[in-house]
Formats: sequence, C-alpha cells, structure tokens
Amino acid sequence: MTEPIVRYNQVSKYFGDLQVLNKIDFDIMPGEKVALIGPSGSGKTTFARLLMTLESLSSGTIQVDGQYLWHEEKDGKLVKASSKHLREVRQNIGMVFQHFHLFPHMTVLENVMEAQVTVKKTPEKEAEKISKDMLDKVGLLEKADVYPAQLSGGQKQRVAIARALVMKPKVMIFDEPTSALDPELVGEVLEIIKEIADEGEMAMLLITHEMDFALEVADRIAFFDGGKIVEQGSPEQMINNPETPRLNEFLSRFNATNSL
Ligand SMILES: Nc1ncnc2c1ncn2[C@@H]1O[C@H](COP(=O)(O)OP(=O)(O)OP(=O)(O)O)[C@@H](O)[C@H]1O
Repeated sequence: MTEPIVRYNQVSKYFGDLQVLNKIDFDIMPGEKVALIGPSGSGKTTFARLLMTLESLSSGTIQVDGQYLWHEEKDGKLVKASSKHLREVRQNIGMVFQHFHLFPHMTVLENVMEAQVTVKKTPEKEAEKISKDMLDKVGLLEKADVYPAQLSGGQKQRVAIARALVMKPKVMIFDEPTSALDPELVGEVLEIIKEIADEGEMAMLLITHEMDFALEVADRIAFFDGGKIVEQGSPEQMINNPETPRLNEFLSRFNATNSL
C-alpha cells in the first residue's frame, strides 16, 4: 500500500487559550493536490504553517515521508526534534508565500541558487545550471541578472516558485500565492502553478481565494471550520452534493460576493 507523504496525527494547536486546530488527522498522498478551503479564521494558514515549521505543534505529530517532523525517536520514545533534525526533514517541503520573501540584495539567479548551495551543498556550477533551467521554465531566464525590485509582483512570485522547485521538494505549500498581486498579474502565477500540478509527481497543499482555480487543480478539497476539517472529498464528489453543504454554502456565498 502507498504510504502518505504527509501525515497529521491528532494535531492540535493553541495560541494561549485559543484552540485553533482541534485533533486533526489528515494524510496527503504522494502527488496529491489538496486545497484547503474555509471561512476566514478557521485555521487553514495555521494548519499549513505547522508543516512549514513556522509554528510549533501543541500536541499530536506530523510525519513527512515517514519521518517525524517535530519529533525524533530516541530509545523508542518520541522526543522534541533537534533543530538539525527539523532542518533535515524540512528539506522535503517547499513553500511559496503571499509576499514572495526574495532576498532583495541578490539577483534573481542568486536567489534561486542560494538554498541549493548553502543547504543542499550543490556545487555552484551545477546549481547555476539547474537554476537557469528552472528560470527558463517559469519564463524568466532573461531576468536572471536583475534584482527583485526590478520585477513585477507576478514575476517575483514566479522566481519564488522557481526557488522552491529547484530544491525538489516532495510537497509544495502555496499559502495565498496570488493574494498580494494586482488582478492582472494573478493569471501568470496560476498558470505556472497549474503546470507544476499537471506534471504530477509533487504533492501540493494549496490555500487560495481563487476558488475556480482551486477546484480545477485540486484532487481533494478539505473544508475547514472551527479548527477541524468538517468535509472533504474530490471537487466532483463535493460540488452540488447535499452531503457536503458547508462547502456548497461557502461557494455560493463566495460567488454571490464576487459577482456584485
Ligand atoms: N500567531 C498567532 N497568535 C494568536 N492567534 C493567532 C495567531 N495566528 C493565528 N491566530 C488565530 O488563529 C485563528 C486561525 O487563524 P488562521 O490564520 O489559521 O485562519 P485562516 O483560516 O487561515 O484565515 P484566513 O483565511 O483569514 O487567512 C484566528 O482566530 C487567528 O486570529
């Protein structure tokens, strides 16, 4: 049987007294594309940030490709992971954020090469070749020597995607990748994400307000509410299905708002 590439097991998260995630069990299979949908404040970003190692767990475990992310096994017991272990397991995870997070003092090429050289210890020449090929793929090879400030938001986001992809992650997390973009730049970024999704091998976790896009790309939708996944299934199974009323209510409210 195929093992999940990501496994959340009874994951809870509190901020002080506020419980944001409530004992979530959730698997992502290799190559699976999962969209997280739900009302504002329902915990989607927090759920993804635990996998990005940007927030720590309150309880439960997360495994990536069979390895514990936040824990290590020592003498048959699970203990808190060392920062070295966390760094190692995190290498399987690629992240793309709303606000690009490119290094402003590095050129586009240097941004894409940086983690390959410093984290993966790829020789510079090889990293340069891999990076240029990836920039070509996202349509930005001719911008290799410019600085991020000289790029449009859509171009910056495509560089951020290239930078994540060269690390060959097993899972890519897209957290609102188009929310900071002017509307006319959204399409070019979605197109790249769609291309990557169609290549198939990599699992994806996608948080977005681009509902049509999410429904098109996702193999599975997880609908969040109140810190739990209250409905899930493929878009085909869920859309207009009376057994998944929460998603359908959400989508009809969403469509009504967008057509105003
Ligand atoms: N660092 C933090 N400290 C305290 N509370 C937080 C923190 N981060 C998130 N929260 C709270 O956790 C809850 C879930 O937030 P989260 O951002 O995960 O929701 P979301 O579903 O992603 O919402 P949105 O769609 O608006 O981004 C909210 O009530 C939020 O205010």
